Amino acid sequence: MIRRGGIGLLVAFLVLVAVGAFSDPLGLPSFYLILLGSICFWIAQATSWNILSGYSGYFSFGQAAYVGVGAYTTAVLSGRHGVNFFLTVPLAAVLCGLLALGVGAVAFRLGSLRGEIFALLTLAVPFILAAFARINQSIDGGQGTTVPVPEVPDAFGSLPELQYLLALLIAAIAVAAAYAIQHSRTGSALAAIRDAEDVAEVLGVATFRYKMLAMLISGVLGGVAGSVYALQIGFVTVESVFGLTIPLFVIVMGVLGGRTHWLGPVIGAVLIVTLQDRLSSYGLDAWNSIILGGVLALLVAVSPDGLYARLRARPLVSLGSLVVVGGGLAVLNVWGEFLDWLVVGMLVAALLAIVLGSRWATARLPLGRRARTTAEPVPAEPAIAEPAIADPEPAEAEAGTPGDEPGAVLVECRQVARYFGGVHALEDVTLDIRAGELVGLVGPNGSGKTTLINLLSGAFRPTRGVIRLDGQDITRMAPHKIAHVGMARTYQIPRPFDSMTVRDNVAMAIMFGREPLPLHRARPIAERHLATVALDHLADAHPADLNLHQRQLLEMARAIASSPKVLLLDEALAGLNPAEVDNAVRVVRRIHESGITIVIVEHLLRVLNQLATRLVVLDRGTCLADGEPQTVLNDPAVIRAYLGRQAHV
Ligand SMILES: Nc1ncnc2c1ncn2[C@@H]1O[C@H](COP(=O)(O)OP(=O)(O)OP(=O)(O)O)[C@@H](O)[C@H]1O
Repeated sequence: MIRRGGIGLLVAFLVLVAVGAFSDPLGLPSFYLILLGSICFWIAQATSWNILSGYSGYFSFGQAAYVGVGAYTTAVLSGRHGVNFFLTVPLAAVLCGLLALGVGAVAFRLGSLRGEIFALLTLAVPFILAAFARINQSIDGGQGTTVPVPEVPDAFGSLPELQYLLALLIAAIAVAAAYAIQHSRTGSALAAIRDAEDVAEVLGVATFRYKMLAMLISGVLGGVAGSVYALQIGFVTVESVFGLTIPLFVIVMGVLGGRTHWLGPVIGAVLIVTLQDRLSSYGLDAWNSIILGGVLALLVAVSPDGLYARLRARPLVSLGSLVVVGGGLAVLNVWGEFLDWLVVGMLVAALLAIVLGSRWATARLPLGRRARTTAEPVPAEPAIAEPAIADPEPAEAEAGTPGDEPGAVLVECRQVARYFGGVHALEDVTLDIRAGELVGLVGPNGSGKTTLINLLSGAFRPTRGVIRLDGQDITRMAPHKIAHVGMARTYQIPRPFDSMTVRDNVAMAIMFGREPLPLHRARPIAERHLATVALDHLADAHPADLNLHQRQLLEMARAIASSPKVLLLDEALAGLNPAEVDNAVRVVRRIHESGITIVIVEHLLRVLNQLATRLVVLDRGTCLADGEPQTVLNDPAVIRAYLGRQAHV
């Protein structure tokens, strides 16, 4: 199915091709083609940056590396070795792809770098490459290289036309790629990585693979655009392609326009390049950075989600103000020319959309359709809908694993130990969990319960020992593979994907679970899982709109949606009031009855008395007791070590 955005993209591309192809008959000054070519270059670069940094949240300062390698590949090969320009473009793509994979392998495999450390690593790459270009005479020794004018094919008419159409083509490819990724499984994976990477991995997302894919696409697009840029500027120097301007501009454009949508960098690039051009035309180059920085600071402060979200929430107001202000200035013709009117119109439209979308305005003005902000309450039924726990329907992605023989060993821990430096969090834990059990895992604070959950789900690896799930050795398996074998978990402090709706949080688990489905098929099944935990009435809400109990229930719905054999619940009832605890107990029991084996870490003994078929007590990292709940609770060793008088509840 072709979406509206895709059709709009195609129409815009064809119109812009026509503008280039008929620029002479249209009498379009060549200045406009150059400006459009520049906008296209920045759209391609900002979009390339956004596919990695916006979609996955890995903030890169290294975009100049791709621009530089792409531009120098073309400049050196065509300028010094006479290689046809059109052959240098794919070579630039290959080199930049390899560079991106190399940086990705170092960052993601060797170091698992994130945040500012990842940003610093990416910042170092263009510095190294720039220094290499300066000292290496076979590149240009820092002197700069002229890019010869290639033979312009007849169809293109003139060089400016060729430059513009090439820049347009790479911008269109970049935007189409960003569009396709955003609407694909890869886009969902990258969004989950951005929101909570380790949770995504535990849900079955092969995070390393998706990050490398984003790196590769970003690098190839950046390199090809750099190669075309070399032809645009005609003379490539280290400063012009490896400088800090490139990463700063793409970041400004991406953040300003909006990082989570394919259109964000396009909006940012159009606004910034035209604004910059106008400032230059009025001799305000010196003010360029000050004004751009000021506009960015203001817009980011009042609209951190970027302009796209605000414009989309107010399409008519935005378009109307652009037409009225821009058109009004044109009709009055008291000042400036077309581009001035356009820029003023765009700025007014942007500011209006931001002001109208602000909390202040939405609270005070009767504005009709409002932008959704996380501060707005979602109309919600009471959190505890007592009898509303729906029957889990057998579906394509089943909630249980009825095929597992009741009583068969599902999880085997053999002499498992985990040390953190000198802290022996777990020591020689040997444990079997059988299909159909609901095992309560208890013990004093620091006894190793969460560590055991982390080992079973693959978040940590044991220092020693073996763990098997359904007969498969998962001791050193990646968490997403363990999820595919059949392990799911929840977190003591809920860790939802904040940018997704409640429904899509659950759908993610189905998309990347044991029986993967595309998003449109996962969504209806997600709603059934939400009904299982009585949260279906909040399917369209965002996690920020939920209370703690609802967020805990969302964790459970998401975990069962991955069709696990074993569900690990880490203090899923912590912080709840008594009524909420009772509701959560019913939900857990319901999940258990659907055929899922459960291990629950819990401090509330009355809950475990109601729920557990068996209790395992940890004390200082070792297994102190294991058996039927009443027997364990009355074990003198357990009472001494942990339970005290409470054991007699
Ligand atoms: N990532 C870590 N780095 C260092 N030490 C850790 C780490 N995780 C756990 N520990 C230590 O391992 C021991 C067991 O911690 P763990 O969180 O597993 O206990 P717990 O039984 O879950 O406690 P609680 O009931 O308070 O959650 C503690 O001494 C803790 O400080």
